[in-house]
Amino acid sequence: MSRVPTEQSIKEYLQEKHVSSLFVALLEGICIETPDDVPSFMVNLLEKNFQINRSGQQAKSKPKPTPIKTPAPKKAQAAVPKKEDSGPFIPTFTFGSRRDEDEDTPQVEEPEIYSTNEDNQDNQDEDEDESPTKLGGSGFGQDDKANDQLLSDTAVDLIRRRYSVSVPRRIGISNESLKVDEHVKFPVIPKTESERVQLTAAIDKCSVFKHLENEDKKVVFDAMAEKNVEKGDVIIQQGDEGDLFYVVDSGDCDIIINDKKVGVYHDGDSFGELALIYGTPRAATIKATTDVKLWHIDRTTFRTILMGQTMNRRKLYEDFLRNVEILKTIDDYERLTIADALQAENWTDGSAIVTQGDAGHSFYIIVEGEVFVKKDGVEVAVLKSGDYFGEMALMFNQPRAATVVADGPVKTVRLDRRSFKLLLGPCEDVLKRNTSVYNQFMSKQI
Ligand SMILES: Nc1ncnc2c1ncn2[C@@H]1O[C@@H]2COP(=O)(O)O[C@H]2[C@H]1O
Repeated sequence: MSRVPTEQSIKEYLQEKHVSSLFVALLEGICIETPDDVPSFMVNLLEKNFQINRSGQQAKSKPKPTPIKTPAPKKAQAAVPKKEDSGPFIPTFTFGSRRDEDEDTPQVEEPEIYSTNEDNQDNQDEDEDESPTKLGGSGFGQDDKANDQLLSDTAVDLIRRRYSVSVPRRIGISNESLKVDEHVKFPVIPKTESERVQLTAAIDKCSVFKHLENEDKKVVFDAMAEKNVEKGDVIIQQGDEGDLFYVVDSGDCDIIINDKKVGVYHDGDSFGELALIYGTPRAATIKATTDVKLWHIDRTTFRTILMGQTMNRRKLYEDFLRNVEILKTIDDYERLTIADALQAENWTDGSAIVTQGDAGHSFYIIVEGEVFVKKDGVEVAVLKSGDYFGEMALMFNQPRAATVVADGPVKTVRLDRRSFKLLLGPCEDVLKRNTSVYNQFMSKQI
């Protein structure tokens, strides 16, 4: 005869099996993906977790709530070499929500990630009418209604406070608990009016802050402290322990790995996140090559406010970006920083994403769906997942050379002009080569 479980034994069992983590992952995934078929979505998510456990990779480890809907890769997944699990750039985390903002292109209304503009409208309408009676349309009983209400409140709260939940520790992530103590005090560094103006401008330039909610932005703003360094100063030394995350306000720095310069940072760039996320020694040396003005953020604020969204975005786009042909030449780290800057958008059938003759502000990569390209009213190309467009206007400072129209529902991610220039610099040759192929093709057509 089985024994009746006691409250204590149930608690222990649930803890041991990490059941609440699984529910949190399910709930987060559902809220962000808003799948039509919720049960199948849940089954998929659970199956993924079971696979991980069955493969033995994470034997005895806590369940890994894997993001579910990774954008469709252009080529077969198997063709892409998988990264080592132990490396420092493995983003393993659950979803979080955010609202995209991009002041550079105010003409485009930014939806939340992966929800259509129409969906947004629908959601808003629902939000405005929170009457519990609205929840009863599916024939559930009173308790179910109450549970649904409770669940949706919990979900909303969960999403709002994204990382205030305790998240299971996983390989590669620092042991430090991510649970936010309600009483945690974020630093408030006093700032003069002119510092506030400068910091606001610096934050506006930096892609990692673009996706923050206003209240989170404020916490980060208050916690940021100014630091000025002189030309030649080492800001971060490879191999050191790290406690601060930096944003470049003005000036230039070299990125040096094993005595070799691998890149540069300018205004609006940020660095130093890896040591804070993974608890690893600093992966690179960052050295000022001019006088540099920086803002830095302490570990607690970074981990509480910025880490989750950074890892989520990197995870969300990791596989997709690795399969985008144009990005094949850049290294893993550069690809991840592109994820930081991507803005997700959804388009309904027939929307003109860019219009011939308009000024160009953004570069686009198609995540899902197809678009057709029309020049002077004539269809000249069809592009699909993993293909890109919008680079010519940015590279050559010219008006849009063609109109790109969604053929059915389309999901894109875009980079604004600044991020495009900074992050796709290494791909510029390939982009130019492709453009000249395109031009040759066009000249033959006309
Ligand atoms: N190729 C790279 N590999 C690792 N870190 C890099 C690279 N390029 C820039 N960095 C940044 O250099 C920082 C050094 O400190 P962290 O290791 O904390 O975080 C690192 C990244 O922010």
